[in-house]
Amino acid sequence: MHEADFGVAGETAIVTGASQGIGRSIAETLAAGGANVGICSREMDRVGPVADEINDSDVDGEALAVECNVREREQVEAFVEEVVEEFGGLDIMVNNAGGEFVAPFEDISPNGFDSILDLNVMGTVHGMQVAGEHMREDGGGKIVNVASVNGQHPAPNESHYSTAKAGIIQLTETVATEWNDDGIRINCVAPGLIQTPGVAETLGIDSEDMPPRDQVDRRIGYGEDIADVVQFLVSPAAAFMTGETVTVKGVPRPGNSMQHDLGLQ
Ligand SMILES: CCCCCCCCCCC/C=C/C(=O)SCCNC(=O)CCNC(=O)[C@H](O)C(C)(C)COP(=O)(O)OP(=O)(O)OC[C@H]1O[C@@H](n2cnc3c(N)ncnc32)[C@H](O)[C@@H]1OP(=O)(O)O
Ligand SMILES: NC(=O)C1=CN([C@@H]2O[C@H](COP(=O)(O)OP(=O)(O)OC[C@H]3O[C@@H](n4cnc5c(N)ncnc54)[C@H](OP(=O)(O)O)[C@@H]3O)[C@@H](O)[C@H]2O)C=CC1
Repeated sequence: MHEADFGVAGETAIVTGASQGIGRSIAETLAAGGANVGICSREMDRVGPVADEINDSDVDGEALAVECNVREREQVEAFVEEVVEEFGGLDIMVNNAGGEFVAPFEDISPNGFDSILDLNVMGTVHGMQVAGEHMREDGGGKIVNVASVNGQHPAPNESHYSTAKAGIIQLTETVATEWNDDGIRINCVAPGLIQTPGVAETLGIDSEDMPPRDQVDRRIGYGEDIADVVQFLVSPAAAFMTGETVTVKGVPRPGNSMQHDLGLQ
């Protein structure tokens, strides 16, 4: 009888941008599944307590916090190296760090557009290339990139961010075709609207009254909705998946009606 294997116990994972929000949920979920997690953000004061909380809990996985700006290649190299030394290898890389500001296309300066491309696309490129080097030497691994529904469907005032996230989807598909012989599976998750501190700050959406997770017809998701899909993608259960983008957004809505409901257009 076949039993599905969603396990990550004993693996080493890195999650970028894990001081809060989706990245924090992914790190906590993988650690609860028994993986050791290296986590980063731009400020140790913010990411350190997340590692402390994991290490003080009764989950099997351990956490190591490192200050790292994913826009800086040398910092990503040092971060990955530290995690490999601490835990003895690298099996899973989750490129989650990302962000945006909301503005009409005509009001975005070249530097503004570039900052969003740099954070989202180049941050992911650095993570993939640096982790990929270790994974190739060690005979394989799993990479998950965090895109967005904005990389799949148009939405006003998101031109820079949508361009960046569409780029991450293409990057995932393309590199998956190049690295399959190295035993590296690369997939992508495209979240819809998820309740996080970043969304509260950027979009002003802060739902106090979240509907239960077993209700699919929600306007907003939990970080755990994304974390669970990430764990599936890096588990043996997804051994026959690479180059895919899994959208996690609740009930499909025609056009941009979800954004309309949310007052974003
Ligand atoms: C079927 C479809 C249905 C869709 C329905 C679902 C919709 C889902 C939508 C969810 C979208 C969520 C996206 C998220 O990513 S959530 C997480 C968001 N959190 C954050 O983004 C954090 C907050 N943002 C920031 O910290 C910064 O903006 C950022 C990190 C992104 C950039 O930082 P950086 O340090 O690079 O930026 P600078 O301050 O140095 O500025 C650089 C240039 O950018 C210009 N800029 C900055 N802000 C703005 C703005 N608001 N408007 C215009 N321009 C801006 C800034 O002026 C600089 O340019 P110049 O040097 O030329 O002045
Ligand atoms: N929430 C949503 O509705 C959606 C989010 N997404 C994507 O999911 C990912 C996470 O979003 P969310 O949790 O909402 O975001 P938050 O803004 O809540 O959290 C972002 C995290 O990334 C870290 N971070 C930001 N910039 C950098 C950087 N340059 N280097 C390292 N770490 C960084 C932040 O840490 P610190 O500030 O401490 O450095 C923080 O831990 C992003 O890629 C986002 O685009 C996609 C679709 C929808």
